[in-house]
Amino acid sequence: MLFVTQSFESNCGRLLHPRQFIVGILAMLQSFKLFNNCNLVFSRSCSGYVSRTRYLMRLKEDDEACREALKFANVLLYHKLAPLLQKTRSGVCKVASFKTADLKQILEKVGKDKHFINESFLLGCTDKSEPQFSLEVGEVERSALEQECRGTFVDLRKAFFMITPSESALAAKGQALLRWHQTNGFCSATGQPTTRNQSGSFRVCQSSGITYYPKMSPVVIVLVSDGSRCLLARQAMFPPGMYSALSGFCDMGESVEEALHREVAEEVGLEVENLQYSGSQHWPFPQSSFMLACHATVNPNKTQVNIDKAELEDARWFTLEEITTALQNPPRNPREQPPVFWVPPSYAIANQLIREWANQQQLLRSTHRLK
Ligand SMILES: NC(=O)C1=CN([C@@H]2O[C@H](COP(=O)(O)OP(=O)(O)OC[C@H]3O[C@@H](n4cnc5c(N)ncnc54)[C@H](O)[C@@H]3O)[C@@H](O)[C@H]2O)C=CC1
Ligand SMILES: [Mg+2]
Repeated sequence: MLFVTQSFESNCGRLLHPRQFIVGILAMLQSFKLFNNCNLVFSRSCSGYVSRTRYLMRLKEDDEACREALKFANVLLYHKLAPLLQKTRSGVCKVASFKTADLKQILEKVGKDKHFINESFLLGCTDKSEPQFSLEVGEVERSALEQECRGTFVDLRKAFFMITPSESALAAKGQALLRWHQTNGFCSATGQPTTRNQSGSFRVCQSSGITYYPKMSPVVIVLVSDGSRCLLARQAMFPPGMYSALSGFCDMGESVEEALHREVAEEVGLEVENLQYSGSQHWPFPQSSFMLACHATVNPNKTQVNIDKAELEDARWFTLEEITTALQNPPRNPREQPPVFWVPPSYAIANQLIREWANQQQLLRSTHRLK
C-alpha cells in the first residue's frame, strides 16, 4: 500500500507514462494480493531501485511470495561456508550462481532431494530484479559437487583476493546469513528450537514468541595520521606482512566517537582528534561486524606509540611512499608468497581508508609544489 500511495503522491499533477501506469496497477494488485504471481511480472517490468527494494521487502515478509520467487531465482552455493567460485573463459574468477531448475538437477545428481533447495535464504536481487538466494550444501561430498558445478569452494578470506568488491560483498552477505542461521537455532530465553521464515529474515521461538533478527556487532575502524604519515598495526593472527588500520568492537552504551577514542588509547596509547567519518561496511568476520570507518589525526609532536602487546604484534607509522607501493602491488597469494608489507584487499574498508589518506596526501603535496 505504501508503494501505491507514494507513487500516486509523487505523480500527482503530471501525466503518467504508460509504463508507470502499468507498474502502478501491478503494484496495487500486488499490495492487495489479488494476483499471486504478480511479484514475478512486477519484478521483470521494473528496474528502478525503489521497485526492487519494495519487491525485496515483500519477499522478506511474505512466505508464499518468497517460495514463488525461489522457483525462478539465482542461487549461490556454500560448502561449510566457503562460497563456490567459477572461472570464466577469460580466466577471471566469479561467484557461481545457478538457476533454481538447473540446481535441482545438480542436487539430484549428487544424491540430494531437489526440495532441499527450499533451505535457501534470500540474499537480494540483481539489477534485473532477479531474486538471489544462498544455500549451504556442506552435507554433500565437496568434490562431487565441485565437479558437477564446474567450480571450486574457496575460503571467503581467500576469495576476497580473487573476485570483484561487489561480488565480495554478495559472497560475504550470503556467508553471514548462513552462519547466523546455523548459530541461532535455539531461543536463548527458553532453550527451545527457533524456526525460520521462508526468506530467512528472522527466526521465531514458538514457545516464547520471541523473534530473532540477524545481527551485526558494531566495530570502529580508524586511520590515524600525524599529518605526513599514517599509523597501521598488525595482530599476531594476521597473515605475515599484513598491516591494517586500528579497529575494535564498540562497548555497550558507547558512541562511535567514544569507541574510537578508547580503542586508539587502549591499543597504541595515543589521543586522537579531528574525527572524520569515511564510510561503513558489513564484514562477515568473526560473526558479522558492522564496520564504521573514520579518519583521525594526532598532534605531530605526540606520535610515540605504546603498543598493547596483548592485542597487537606491531604498530608503526608509514610514509606515503610505502603506502603507495603497497597499494600498487596487492599480493596475489598473500599466504603463500607474502610481501614484506601489504594492506588488506580492496574490498576491505581498511583499504578504502588507506587509499583516501594516500589521495589526500598526494593532493597536499601537489598543492605545496604549486605554491
Ligand atoms: N573490513 C576491514 O577492513 C577490517 C575488519 N576488521 C574486523 O574488525 C573486527 C574487530 O577488530 P579487532 O581489532 O579484532 O577488535 P578488538 O580490538 O575489539 O579486539 C577483539 C577482542 O575484543 C573482544 N570483543 C569484544 N566484543 C566482541 C564481539 N562483539 N565479538 C567478538 N569479540 C569481541 C574479544 O575479546 C576479542 O578478542 C575483527 O574481527 C576484524 O574481522 C578489522 C580490521 C579491518
Ligand atoms: Mg583491535
